Amino acid sequence: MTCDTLHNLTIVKERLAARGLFPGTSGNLGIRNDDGTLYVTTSGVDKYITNDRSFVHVSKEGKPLTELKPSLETVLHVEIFKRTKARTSIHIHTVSNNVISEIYGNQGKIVFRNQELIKAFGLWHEEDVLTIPIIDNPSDVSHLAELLVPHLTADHGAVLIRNHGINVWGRTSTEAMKLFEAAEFLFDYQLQLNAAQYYIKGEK
Ligand SMILES: CSCCC(=O)C(=O)COP(=O)(O)O
Ligand SMILES: [Zn+2]
Repeated sequence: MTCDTLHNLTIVKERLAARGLFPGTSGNLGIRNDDGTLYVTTSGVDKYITNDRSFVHVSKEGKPLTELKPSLETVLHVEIFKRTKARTSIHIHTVSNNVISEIYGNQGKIVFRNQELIKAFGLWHEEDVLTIPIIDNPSDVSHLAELLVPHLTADHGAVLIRNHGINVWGRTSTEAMKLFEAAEFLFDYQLQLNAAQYYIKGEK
């Protein structure tokens, strides 16, 4: 039901908005309907308010079905929904995800192990490792989508775009939110750990 999907996407948007996660109109969201069409957030609008111009109904290829302008990054949501069974896709810019993407960008990934919250990604064993890929941020969004596609290998996941933001996707809105929150926790943890280790080293 498309009104259920719109309702779910509105809840996700309002939860993110309540935490101030759409700075400078950044960020966008997508959800897939049963018929393959999507709702995505409108491009360039204030995402802290919700009204009848907040979401755009687009075709499965990302073409607008109304007069509203869909997110400039709609193609990323389109590729995620085309290649996985995900139903919800979240793209958010935070300072932490940007700093992590710059520090680890040359390695092309950030790896977490021995951290409880990797369980949010379904990694329950002591030896499990969470790898979040980091891709470049070309200004041409079609090129950006080409860089994202090789990482769309599971129905839930996360990818960092260097000095830009994170894309997470999940089979449900709840799952996508869980992955987003867990990833941001891990980024904050890593940054604080790096700072503490640097400080301790300097003391010696
Ligand atoms: C002002 S943020 C630059 C564009 C961007 O990265 C973004 O996430 C928001 O773009 P949209 O077209 O979805 O508003
Ligand atoms: Zn963005």
